[in-house]
Amino acid sequence: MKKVVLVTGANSGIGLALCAHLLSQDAQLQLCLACRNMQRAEAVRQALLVSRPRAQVTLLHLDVGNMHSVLRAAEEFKQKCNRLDYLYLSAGIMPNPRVDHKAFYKGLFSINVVCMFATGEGILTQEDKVIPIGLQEVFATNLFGHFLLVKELEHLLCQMDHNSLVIWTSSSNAQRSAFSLDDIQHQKSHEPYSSSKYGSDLLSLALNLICSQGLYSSVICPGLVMTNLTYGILPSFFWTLIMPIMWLIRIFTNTFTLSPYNGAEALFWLFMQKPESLDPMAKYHSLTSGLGNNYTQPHKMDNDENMSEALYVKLLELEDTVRKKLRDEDLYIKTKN
Ligand SMILES: NC(=O)C1=CN([C@@H]2O[C@H](COP(=O)(O)OP(=O)(O)OC[C@H]3O[C@@H](n4cnc5c(N)ncnc54)[C@H](OP(=O)(O)O)[C@@H]3O)[C@@H](O)[C@H]2O)C=CC1
Ligand SMILES: CC(C)=CCC[C@@H](C)[C@H]1CC[C@H]2C3=C(CC[C@]12C)[C@@]1(C)CCC(=O)C[C@@H]1CC3
Repeated sequence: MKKVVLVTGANSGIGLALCAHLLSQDAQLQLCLACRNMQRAEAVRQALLVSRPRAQVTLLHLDVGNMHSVLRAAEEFKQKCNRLDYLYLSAGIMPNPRVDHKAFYKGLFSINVVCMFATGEGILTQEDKVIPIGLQEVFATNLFGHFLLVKELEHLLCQMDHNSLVIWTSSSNAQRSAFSLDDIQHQKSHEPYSSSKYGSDLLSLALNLICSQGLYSSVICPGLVMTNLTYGILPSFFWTLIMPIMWLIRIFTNTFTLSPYNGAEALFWLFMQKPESLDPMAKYHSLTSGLGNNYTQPHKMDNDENMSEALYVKLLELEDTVRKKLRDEDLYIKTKN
């Protein structure tokens, strides 16, 4: 049976590297690239087909930060495909990132220096905004849009005859301290990225606890990877300049995976595993040794079942509110026309 794989954020960085890797491994695969920019997605599809001309690669228009788009994309996917084995949730944003230079220099001379380089903890903030539906943009894109997509595709994911796996691209920057159940959208502070990634860790655990038969969920951390996202933090010339330092840092922390191919290691490793053999409490890390060897290692996540179930309940409540808003909007547009 051909495996069906859906990847969000497939047109660049880690998502794209994963797609190329998957196709090189399994030519029988049915791969669906879910992207918001169809022109770029088509260019990527053509590029992937150059090395695998017979591969089955389709496109799905999906803006994961737009809930209308999520519902439409899920409907379109369900019409096209009657199964889904792997759902890779790789789309993500970190808008207006700022490095706290004072905290960075302080961290350089502290005992937590390795942790600072591995997680970016305490030195990175972002400026978030509210999108038209009334949600915080980072929360909507990195967490809620993906949650809604999983809910919409639940019937395809929960099958009796085979297991399927939802895979969240989380981060080492996912910190419990940045997340609050009273402020799941992170309206009140300046680490919405960290909060949304911690939320995805919790949600993955909740999916394993709550969801029906056949559906499994896992979380990965790609390490620090040079992509459009990181080039948004510091200018690309700066990253190029400090590249030798980064190679050096790799000797002390194997989390500096640096290339999208290395960063996608854990995503690909999960594709090779049986979903039921995975640990729901683990985050699977892509790691690269000082000598450049890639491997995947599970690390226990800093979360608990009660918190993850509480987040799940809050997301269900928000889902109701959002669906009602979308219905009202549709009604308004219909009566206007
Ligand atoms: N780079 C790093 O060091 C790390 C990255 N990550 C995570 O890895 C994932 C991939 O990021 P990375 O490859 O680094 O960065 P990129 O910016 O290269 O990739 C992000 C992808 O997400 C897509 N995307 C963003 N917003 C939306 C949206 N609203 N709807 C649909 N697609 C969207 C982008 O599409 P488009 O091209 O249209 O913008 C792009 O394909 C993210 O979730 C990120 O948080 C985690 C840890 C470290
Ligand atoms: C010498 C040198 C490498 C300087 C760069 C300092 C910081 C800008 C980086 C140190 C650790 C990095 C990091 C991230 C961004 C850039 C740093 C803070 C991430 C937060 C990027 C997105 C993620 O999801 C996790 C990364 C962890 C490490």
